[in-house]
Amino acid sequence: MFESLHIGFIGGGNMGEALIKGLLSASPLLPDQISIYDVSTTRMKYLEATYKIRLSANAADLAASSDVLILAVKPQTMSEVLGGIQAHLSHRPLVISIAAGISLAVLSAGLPEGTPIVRVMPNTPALVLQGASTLARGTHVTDQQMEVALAFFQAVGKAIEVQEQWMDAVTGLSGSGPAYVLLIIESLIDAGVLMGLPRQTARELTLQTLLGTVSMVQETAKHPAALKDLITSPGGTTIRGLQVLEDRGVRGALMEAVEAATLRSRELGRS
Ligand SMILES: NC(=O)C1=CN([C@@H]2O[C@H](COP(=O)(O)OP(=O)(O)OC[C@H]3O[C@@H](n4cnc5c(N)ncnc54)[C@H](O)[C@@H]3O)[C@@H](O)[C@H]2O)C=CC1
Ligand SMILES: O=C(O)[C@@H]1CCC=N1
Repeated sequence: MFESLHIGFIGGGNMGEALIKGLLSASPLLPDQISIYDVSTTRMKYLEATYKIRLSANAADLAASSDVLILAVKPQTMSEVLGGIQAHLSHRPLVISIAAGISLAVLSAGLPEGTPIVRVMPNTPALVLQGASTLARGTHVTDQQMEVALAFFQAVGKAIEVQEQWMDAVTGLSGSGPAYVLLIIESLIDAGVLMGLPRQTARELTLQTLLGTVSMVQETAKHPAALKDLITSPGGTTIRGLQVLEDRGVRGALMEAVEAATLRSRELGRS
């Protein structure tokens, strides 16, 4: 499916690099099928040296020579990027935007009529082929182009098609989610250290506890609360720990975090 396709990345920052690394390690794409343009020459040199991908002199040349163009710049930079490529898309490449908040309507208003556009919300675990991505399909995208887009993101983890109206909530949950989980991981490791464990031991135990718990939820398909009950003996240790988390409002804080990130995604789409 990827044979002879030329993939262009505009923007090779954290998320662009995660996708490039994931795609090169898990899909049949070869480094010389991927080109990049980034305003930062330091960044371009780093990506060329690390992944042996091609460099483009500017966004317009990259747009003109790509079959699939991935826009991986910040939402605040998107209108400038669209302005720079719109005259170079007469060959109708598939355009994929991963920018938080930027709607298909805004993207199509900035690109030539009839451009096939897919809006995607990936996340950084794509770097290790464990990404979670959702894709929303624009009007002019053919079934075959949608298959290519899905195959791209399935190569680096789970990828599902959703209606565009869910994209801001997805951004708040799985787009930003790795940061919440990392904060929890960091805190648990520090908690182990606070109780006197060597840092490396605390790290290993924390990571295996998270991995094991995720597998348990996936494999048993039981409600998380039912599994939580199995760990919580009457008058035991776990209920004391849970009492503190409930007192401190951790459940509500996580809900508010996802809500705040979702609202910010909507806000970015309006600015
Ligand atoms: N970092 C994350 O976890 C995720 C990010 N996203 C989205 O991905 C996009 C990129 O985010 P990050 O990679 O985190 O940001 P970043 O700041 O790490 O990367 C953006 C890159 O774009 C380059 N750039 C800036 N202006 C440019 C221009 N005019 N032309 C070409 N390159 C330009 C910058 O030099 C930088 O390397 C954003 O829209 C974000 O909403 C989506 C999902 C997750
Ligand atoms: O913080 C951000 O805006 C991006 C979007 C999703 C994850 N990071």
